[in-house]
Amino acid sequence: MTEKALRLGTRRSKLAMAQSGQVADAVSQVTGRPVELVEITTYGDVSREHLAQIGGTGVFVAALREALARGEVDFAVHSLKDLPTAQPDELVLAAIPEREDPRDVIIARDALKLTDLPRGARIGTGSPRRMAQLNAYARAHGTDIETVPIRGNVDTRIGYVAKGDLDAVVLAAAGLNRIGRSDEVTDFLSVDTVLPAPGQGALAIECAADDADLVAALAELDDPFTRAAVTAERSLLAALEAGCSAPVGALADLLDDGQAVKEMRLRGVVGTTDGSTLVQLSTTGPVPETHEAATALGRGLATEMLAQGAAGLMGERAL
Ligand SMILES: NCc1[nH]cc(CCC(=O)O)c1CC(=O)O
Repeated sequence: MTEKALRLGTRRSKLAMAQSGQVADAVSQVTGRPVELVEITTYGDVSREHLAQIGGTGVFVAALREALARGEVDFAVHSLKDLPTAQPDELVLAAIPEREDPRDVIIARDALKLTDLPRGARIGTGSPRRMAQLNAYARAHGTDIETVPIRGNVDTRIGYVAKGDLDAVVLAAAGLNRIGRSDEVTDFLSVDTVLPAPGQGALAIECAADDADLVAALAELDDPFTRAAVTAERSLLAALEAGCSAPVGALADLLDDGQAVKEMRLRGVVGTTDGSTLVQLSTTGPVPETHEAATALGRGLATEMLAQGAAGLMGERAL
């Protein structure tokens, strides 16, 4: 007799379905139980308002968490970069699997790379973080680009380039990989040019904190390094008192001396969306082995960034 299926709450978007499907297979393997997808429609999926005006991607997360709290589903998969930094007591991020490519990419007309984009090129992105860094890049190279706010799912965004409305769009490599469209990328942006969002490329598997058997089973899918890295990145974001739509980039990686991993480096950036001012700093420390150590790494860098005026660059939070 087969065991009762675990219910995985998921959004209906192609990206959400792709990542939920991949996690469902992995969870099924470690638990030996079938996993059934339960589609949850959120206000964010039906609203045509600009995402920032309805409170950012947090709206998607809230609906999944309500379904978890009501016991309608057993677990949910989130894109970590869309997850608010505050963690509800009754829920736990039981697994953070190994992160994939954290970089941002562009998909541009005529296979153009960032360096090829002509003066006045129109680049679609609704992300203040991407705007700030692309505009800073353009200023540093004496060129000039126009960032155009867009929203919609990944297919819609790519469509703006295909239709000729925009010269390029900026997207996350990880999302394109998951929906099988990474072959359309025309340039992978160096993290020295555009630092990704805290947690970008990583997923979080969340369930009720008191569901001990499930918490233990899901832990097998956890990657401790990814967890340490994204914990440091999200701690930086939280300490800057910034949300997921703030112009904040962060990326932690491991430094080795060719023989062994020596340290963790955490890079952070905050800027004005016009790119006129960026505060960019990095710090290194021993590879964090506890949640507290990872959090301290992020908090420490935030303190340095705030000392250099980071708070004043984040501007109006509402848009
Ligand atoms: N903002 C939406 C979003 N949330 C997560 C991803 C996919 C990448 C990831 O999981 O980090 C995307 C698409 C994108 O930014 O291109």
